[in-house]
Amino acid sequence: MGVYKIAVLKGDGIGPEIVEASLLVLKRVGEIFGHDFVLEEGLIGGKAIDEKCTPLPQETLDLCLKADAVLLGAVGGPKWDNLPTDKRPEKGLLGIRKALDLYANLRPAKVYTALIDASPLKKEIAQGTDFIVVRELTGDLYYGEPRGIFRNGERYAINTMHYTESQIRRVVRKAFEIARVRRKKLTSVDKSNVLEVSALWREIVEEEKQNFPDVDVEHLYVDNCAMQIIKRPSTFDVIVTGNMFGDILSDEAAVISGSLGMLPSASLGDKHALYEPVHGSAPDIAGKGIANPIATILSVAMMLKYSFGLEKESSVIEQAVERVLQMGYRTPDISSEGTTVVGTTEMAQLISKEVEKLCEG
Ligand SMILES: NC(=O)C1=CN([C@@H]2O[C@H](COP(=O)(O)OP(=O)(O)OC[C@H]3O[C@@H](n4cnc5c(N)ncnc54)[C@H](O)[C@@H]3O)[C@@H](O)[C@H]2O)C=CC1
Ligand SMILES: CC(C)CC(=O)C(=O)O
Ligand SMILES: [Mg+2]
Repeated sequence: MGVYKIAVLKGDGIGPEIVEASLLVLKRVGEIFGHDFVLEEGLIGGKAIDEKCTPLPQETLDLCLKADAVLLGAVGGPKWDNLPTDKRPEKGLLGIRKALDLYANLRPAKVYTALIDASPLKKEIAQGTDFIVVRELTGDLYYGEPRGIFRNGERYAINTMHYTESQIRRVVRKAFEIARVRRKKLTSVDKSNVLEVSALWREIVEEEKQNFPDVDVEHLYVDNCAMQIIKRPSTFDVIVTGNMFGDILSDEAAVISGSLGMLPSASLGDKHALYEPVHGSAPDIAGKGIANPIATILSVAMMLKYSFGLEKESSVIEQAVERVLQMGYRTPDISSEGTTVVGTTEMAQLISKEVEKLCEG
């Protein structure tokens, strides 16, 4: 039994729908196991721009700094697409990642047996896929200076790929530690045939390898890795890479599992942690009650495990998700012939019910 303070940032688009669905499951877990999950909401993204004229209000930041963990939906949408980059909803998310120093973004990609037909890959290629992308989250092109659009006769634009040695080393170490307790295989992804930042990245991976002699290391260029993930997904264990390559590769990995709506994530720092689905605010389906809440529900499971050390509670949620899929329930993004299509809330209710049954039995 414990008391845990969670900052809840629902955000934009499908954000509120999927977060509310995930909270149904969290509350049920709290009731069953006798935990007190104290939820406090904050504004972020487009909604915060509309109400507070900034994508990351100071009160939201304060709330997150005080919380034991943060649960986030997604930010962004067409309403704010014409704002300059530094005023957009996405800036709120980048701001909070930086302010909480969340340097390791864990994005597990797994193919559930029940969902094998939802994968666009052939069954024999997709089956057995179970890897985790460890994406650096506080540096790279997303934060590097100088940046901007300028004019000198014609318009030109600059973004800067920037990493310090310590930024690379801490995330690489984290990836080695994760690999060590999994299948002991680490793939480091870079573009060191072209970029100095990547050359430094590779050098540091080679140095850190000496401290983890039990882990096998492979280096792949990002273009090749994008191909290998589709060709031989089940051979990967832990993939470590920078902010932008990780962003792109994890969306690619999601599709192997059947849908972007399936992939959870944990963003970990030394003092704080934030949990959010890998996907965005999906404006094309927002407000329809059909978004897949599983990525967010599994993000809650990651929160219970990584932030609160509640391994049993976390595993019960994962098992409940698996069972509901085995029973044939699907949101539209993962549906196929012979399955029962349900909405966002119904999917969360079904998962809550399975949590209950697993705890009775
Ligand atoms: N972490 C975040 O808050 C992120 C925010 N974004 C923002 O989200 C907005 C939309 O971006 P997109 O490029 O369209 O990416 P997106 O991830 O929102 O959607 C891509 C596609 O996947 C589908 N999809 C995503 N999540 C789903 C779910 N849970 N269930 C069923 N289908 C789902 C969408 O309907 C869409 O067809 C943009 O403003 C973007 O900047 C994008 C990525 C991450
Ligand atoms: C700032 C976000 C929109 C970047 C993103 O796509 C992600 O973190 O997955
Ligand atoms: Mg992304």
